[in-house]
Amino acid sequence: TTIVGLIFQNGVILGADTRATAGSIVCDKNCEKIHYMAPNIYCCGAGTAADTEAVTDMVSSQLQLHRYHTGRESRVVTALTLLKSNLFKYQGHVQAALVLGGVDATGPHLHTIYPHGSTDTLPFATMGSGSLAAMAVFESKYREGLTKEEGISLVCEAICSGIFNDLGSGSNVDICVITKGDKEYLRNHQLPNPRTYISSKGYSFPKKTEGTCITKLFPT
Ligand SMILES: C#CCCCC(=O)N[C@@H](Cc1ccccc1)C(=O)N[C@@H](CC(C)C)B(O)O
Repeated sequence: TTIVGLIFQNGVILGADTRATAGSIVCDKNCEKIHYMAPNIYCCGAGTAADTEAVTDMVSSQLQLHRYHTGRESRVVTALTLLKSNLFKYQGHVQAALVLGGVDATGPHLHTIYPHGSTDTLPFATMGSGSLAAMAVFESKYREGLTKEEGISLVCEAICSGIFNDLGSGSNVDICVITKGDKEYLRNHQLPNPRTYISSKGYSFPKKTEGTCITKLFPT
């Protein structure tokens, strides 16, 4: 997995690839790694798929009950505290590595949460097996005050770095743009690895090549 987040002029942008693996097998070529937490908060997950789904679903439900109780918009710090407490309780056995982002009454926020429950607050962040490839892009190109277009472009470049250089990452780019009072979930924003279909006629070889050995077809 390659998952990223950055703070831009008006808020937060999250990004993720869409590959799920089981050893050297790609078990899902287009899975979703950006999870809904609240109308103004989303969370990218890396690690064990079941764990990232379960922990984000549980906290999302807790946030909804809390919104009913308070009548107010959820805060990113509330999601952060609920997530880290849960992960710490299980001493790293719940293998969820998360990039949490959102915009609330106190402004834009971006955090990382590690399986053991430690957290960081950052202007840009990457997680997963492709995080080094993605961080190389951010360390060389991130700056404060990026426009929405510049932010989306940089997130795409960082995710593509993971997609093309990390075998644990691949397929497509999902993006989520969060600003005050608005969010855009761009599912499959980029499709850099389209499946090219063999023509319906099947393979076609040059005439009179039947039985020809490969070296005559493609002389070195
Ligand atoms: C078997 C099986 C299906 C396991 C699916 C599954 O969790 N794959 C994991 C890798 C992994 C982890 C632990 C045990 C096995 C396989 C995976 O692809 N994680 C990606 C993110 C999730 C959300 C898709 B990424 O971090 O690479």
